[in-house]
Amino acid sequence: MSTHAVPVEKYHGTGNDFLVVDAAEGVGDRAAFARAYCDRETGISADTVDESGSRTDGRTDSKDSSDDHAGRRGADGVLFLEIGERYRPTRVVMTLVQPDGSTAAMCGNGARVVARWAHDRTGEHEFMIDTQAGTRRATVSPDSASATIEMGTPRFDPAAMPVDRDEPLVEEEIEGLTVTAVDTGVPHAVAFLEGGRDAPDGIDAVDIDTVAPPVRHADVFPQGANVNLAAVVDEGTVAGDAEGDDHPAVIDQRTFERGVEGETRSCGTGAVAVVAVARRLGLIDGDTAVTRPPGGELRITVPDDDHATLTGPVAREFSGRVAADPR
Ligand SMILES: N[C@@H](CCC[C@H](N)C(=O)O)C(=O)O
Repeated sequence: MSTHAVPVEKYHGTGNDFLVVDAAEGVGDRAAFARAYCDRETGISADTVDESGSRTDGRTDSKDSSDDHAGRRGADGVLFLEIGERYRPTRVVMTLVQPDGSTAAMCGNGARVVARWAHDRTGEHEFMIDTQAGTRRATVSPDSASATIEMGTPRFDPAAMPVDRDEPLVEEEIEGLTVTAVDTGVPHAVAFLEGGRDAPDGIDAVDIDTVAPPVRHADVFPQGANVNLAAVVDEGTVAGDAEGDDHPAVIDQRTFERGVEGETRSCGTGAVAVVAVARRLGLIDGDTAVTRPPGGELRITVPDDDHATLTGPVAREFSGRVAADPR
């Protein structure tokens, strides 16, 4: 059993929170590490880490007291990162291990956190992030408070997700929800409902912990699916519309995540999935939308002939040291 301590940092993107560990630190059993430290009851918090884990870049933590998300115990996953500073732009190999010990091929908010972490280390603003779903370009804003990630092209092809069908699964009743399936690096099922967050019977009135698990585990999704509930609040207007008040669509979003096995405050691949499905179903105008998960706002573009993008806030919470082997 390994008894050494490893430096760990905590970040979040719109409340989707992650522990960040340098892959070189040699955590042997990554699944056990994630299960232990991500636990919302007994996992890591700023009060439980050994604060002697000072930063490697000599900067100090900037705790933002206006940050509603900082201070939660546990996390939505552990990002094990390997930084390659000899490349231009700097490359980071990202592996996300989730609270149930599984590994996810892609994570939109996680990749935005990776960009901010790499910025905090290097001072640079452009990065290439190597994920199991492909290499993605990322940009950190000049004030470092926001990050944008290229998200590839959403795929409805049943082999991509995968879906146990010969044709794309579009607006089909699966376990009580009318869903459309799309791959945005990881598999998503999207159900559009009537009424946003402010509507009395809107998406916040749904018991997601009851309705989502049967869809998440449905036989039609051999690798499972993340389950998104969404509602168009404003379909947006694009250049040339008679009203002359161009603005992006606004969509309220909730996501039940595979691997977390619960609702998260935000999901980046889910946000791209929601906008891609909204476009496919003709629910919004234009290729840009703001989604509003419980943790804040994300801006998504899903052009017809280019990769999707995901932009939103990122923040650093704390750092410390924890045992490499939590048992
Ligand atoms: N929260 C992530 C998605 C992480 C992966 C997902 N739980 C899965 O297993 O497919 C995001 O921001 O995209």
